[in-house]
Amino acid sequence: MEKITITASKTYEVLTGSGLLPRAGAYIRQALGEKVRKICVVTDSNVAPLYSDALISSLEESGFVAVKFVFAAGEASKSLRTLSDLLEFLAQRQLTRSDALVALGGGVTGDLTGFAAASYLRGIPFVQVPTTLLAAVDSSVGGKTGVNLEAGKNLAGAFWQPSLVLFDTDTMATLSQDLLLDGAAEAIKAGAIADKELLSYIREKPDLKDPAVITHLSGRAIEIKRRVVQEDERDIGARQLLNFGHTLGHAIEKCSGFSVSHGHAVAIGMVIESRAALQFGWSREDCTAPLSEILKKFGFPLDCPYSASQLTQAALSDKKRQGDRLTLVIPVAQGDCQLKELPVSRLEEFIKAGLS
Ligand SMILES: NC(=O)c1ccc[n+]([C@@H]2O[C@H](COP(=O)([O-])OP(=O)(O)OC[C@H]3O[C@@H](n4cnc5c(N)ncnc54)[C@H](O)[C@@H]3O)[C@@H](O)[C@H]2O)c1
Ligand SMILES: O=C(O)C(=O)C[C@@H](O)[C@H](O)[C@H](O)COP(=O)(O)O
Ligand SMILES: [Zn+2]
Repeated sequence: MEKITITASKTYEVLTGSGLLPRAGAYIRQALGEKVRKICVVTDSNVAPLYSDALISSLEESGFVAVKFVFAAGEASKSLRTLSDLLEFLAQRQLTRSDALVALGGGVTGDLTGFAAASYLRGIPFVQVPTTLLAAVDSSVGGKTGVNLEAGKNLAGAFWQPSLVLFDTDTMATLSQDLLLDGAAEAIKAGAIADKELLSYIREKPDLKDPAVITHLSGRAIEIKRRVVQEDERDIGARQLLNFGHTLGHAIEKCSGFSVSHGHAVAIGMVIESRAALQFGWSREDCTAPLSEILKKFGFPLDCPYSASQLTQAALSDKKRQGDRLTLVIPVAQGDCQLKELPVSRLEEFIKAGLS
């Protein structure tokens, strides 16, 4: 088992290994302490039949009373409506301040559960049990929680760190190739912003189904996230680097009515943002070309069916915007990105350059 310790507003461990789910109760008991009695396992309709029985049995063996909240799988459920249903469920089941939530699933489950944990009774503990590669390499760590609004992605939320992240690599066995690619996109992003060696490793197109590859990718990506989050938990500086490809990625998700997944949208977003940066003279060919090559090698569809004007409208709600200025993440060398400000009035021109 591998262990990474994250220290932000809370210190917690990320445990990674095979066979952890059936032993989750003991690890969760250790992280939460003896006081916690009831746990609500939050999971979606695809993950529930696969993994919730094993988790709940293990929680019960460790003396917890477990209840389960299941919502319809998919990005559309990352909404105020599901949040409201979940909060009402917690109240009906009489969870108290000495109880906790466990997010069993991908990034949608983790973001939704984390936000419920941050707001229920003004804050109770929660644990992340990621079951997608994307959640394992990115969303389960760092404490960004939230839901989407009609106006766009993640527009309501809170910073609320988990008490433990427990990643059982065996759960990756049931992921489709597209879901593995979603995770690969965020790992490539991590490499692009801060880890040239990780990028070189991914360039060799390692087998995403191989548990050793999964362990390596999540270990490196989480290590990058650990450093960034420890420096800037609240996303006012360096943490914004983790948003490479997301200004356009989130816009593409929104324009597609969420039919394009987060990971696939971020892949297209990284290409558009890199190309635009190159056209603006802020990046270099020897930095942007290898990134596109890696994404093509994995078979990501990289064409964007939306116009610069549609994408600009959608991107105006980006959280890196402050008034009439937007901070962009620009690749400046392989494994290195920098933040650069752009007046919002030039955003469409920037996006047009990236689409050409
Ligand atoms: N908080 C953060 O830092 C952060 C970081 C990155 C992404 N995100 C968010 O995460 C979300 C995307 O996460 P995601 O790609 O995991 O989406 P997701 O949670 O919707 O999971 C994708 C699909 O995989 C299914 N699934 C999950 N685990 C499975 C398994 N082991 N076997 C088979 N199917 C399984 C789910 O039911 C779902 O249909 C987006 O909303 C994105 O904004 C948040
Ligand atoms: O943890 C972060 O910080 C990130 O930006 C990670 C991103 O991969 C993730 O998609 C995040 O949810 C985007 O955050 P947002 O602030 O743009 O909503
Ligand atoms: Zn992301």
